[in-house]
Amino acid sequence: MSVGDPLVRVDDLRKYFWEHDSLLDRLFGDEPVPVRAVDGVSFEIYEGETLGLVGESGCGKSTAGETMVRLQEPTDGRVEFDGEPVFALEGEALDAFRRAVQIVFQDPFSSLDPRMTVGDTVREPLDVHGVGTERERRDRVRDLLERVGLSADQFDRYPHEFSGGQRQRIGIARALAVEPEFVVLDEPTSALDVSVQAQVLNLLDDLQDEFDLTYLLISHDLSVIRHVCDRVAVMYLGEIVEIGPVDELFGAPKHPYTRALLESVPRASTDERERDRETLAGDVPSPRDPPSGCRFRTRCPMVIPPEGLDIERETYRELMTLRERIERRDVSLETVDTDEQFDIDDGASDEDVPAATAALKDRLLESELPPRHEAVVDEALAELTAGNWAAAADRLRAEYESVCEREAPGLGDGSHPVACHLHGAAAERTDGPSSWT
Ligand SMILES: Nc1ncnc2c1ncn2[C@@H]1O[C@H](COP(=O)(O)OP(=O)(O)OP(=O)(O)O)[C@@H](O)[C@H]1O
Repeated sequence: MSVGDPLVRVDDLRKYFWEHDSLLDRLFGDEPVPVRAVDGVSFEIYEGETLGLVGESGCGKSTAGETMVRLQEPTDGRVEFDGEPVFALEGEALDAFRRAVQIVFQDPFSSLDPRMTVGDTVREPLDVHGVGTERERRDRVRDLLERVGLSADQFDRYPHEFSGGQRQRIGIARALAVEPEFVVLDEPTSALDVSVQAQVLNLLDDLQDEFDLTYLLISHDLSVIRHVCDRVAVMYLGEIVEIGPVDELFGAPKHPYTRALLESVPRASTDERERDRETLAGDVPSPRDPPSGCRFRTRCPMVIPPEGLDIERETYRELMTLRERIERRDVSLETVDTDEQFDIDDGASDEDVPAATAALKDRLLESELPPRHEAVVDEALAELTAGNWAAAADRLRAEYESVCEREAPGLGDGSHPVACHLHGAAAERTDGPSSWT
């Protein structure tokens, strides 16, 4: 639900890290390869709304949030706050931005200084920005402590005297001290007991109404997002793959990644629990070397076969995974021949190739292949048993290359855009999302 004009506009934002180059890279003088933590994200946040940013650990949510509010230097892109370009702000305009925009961090245990009283902690931003007289600041802090559900009498206590939930309330009071318009909430309840999480979320909801706040809520927890957000942006490997109103996104997710995330949430009802789940195969690839085309295609159960290829979706997924493993050289040839019938370590001899190929196929593929595909796979695996990794991958690529690896799908426009070829031009010649069950 958009409830006004965009307060925040993020346009093609990028943040790369070069810090963790390996010692080997440096020894061999290799070009440093950056971690592409945020790799071209665009979205808007409207006045008064809560936008959720969700995705697995490491997909770039925190980096996106911190870069937007200038806690990290951007690599590229543009952010506007209230129509002003954030990365160009200086002097008084930058001070005003630093008041208008606040961040609440996940861990209420490490984000508070243990040597400062609660009152001083909440008052510090008022001191930094020179807000009001000494007396006014003290009164404001006492008032804030009450508003977040603590007591003004707790002004002189220290953080260790409070529970996790209370500490997060202190963190929230501190963020609100300078009357911000926009607050980034970075996993605000992840470190808290489940019983306390709802209280803190309700508090944030009440404060949003009371102080006319706009929120970006970063969370890996879909139930938190569903409870609190108006719209949701789903991130995968540094990119946004889908954005939409919360009810639409949960009710009719478009991206296979969003669907998989939703499938992984434990369900209360037995009927739903018994439903077939699409499980997410494989690990998240490295953000230093993300897959070409659609970044989710290495794990996507819906990866699109070439036109006219008569093959089951699951079988196609298996063949793509096989090729990816061959490309990564992630197949252990030595363990194929457990009965030591042939020597494959340095490439099988001509007479051993058929037996070694059969043994490999047995181990690497579960599906029965139609004859035409069996022939292709046999050729590829024969190359592999002979130690010709590149030729094996090339044979499979020639037959099975997907549009998902050739072309990066754009996010598109509208109220519920999605970056997936199943919803783009390629959808016209596939069975498309309408066939999903
Ligand atoms: N200072 C840094 N130097 C190098 N790499 C970094 C740095 N900060 C983050 N990264 C990397 O950037 C990627 C995105 O990290 P980020 O913390 O933004 O993800 P996230 O989605 O917020 O995950 P989490 O919920 O686990 O914090 C990760 O691969 C992470 O290892």
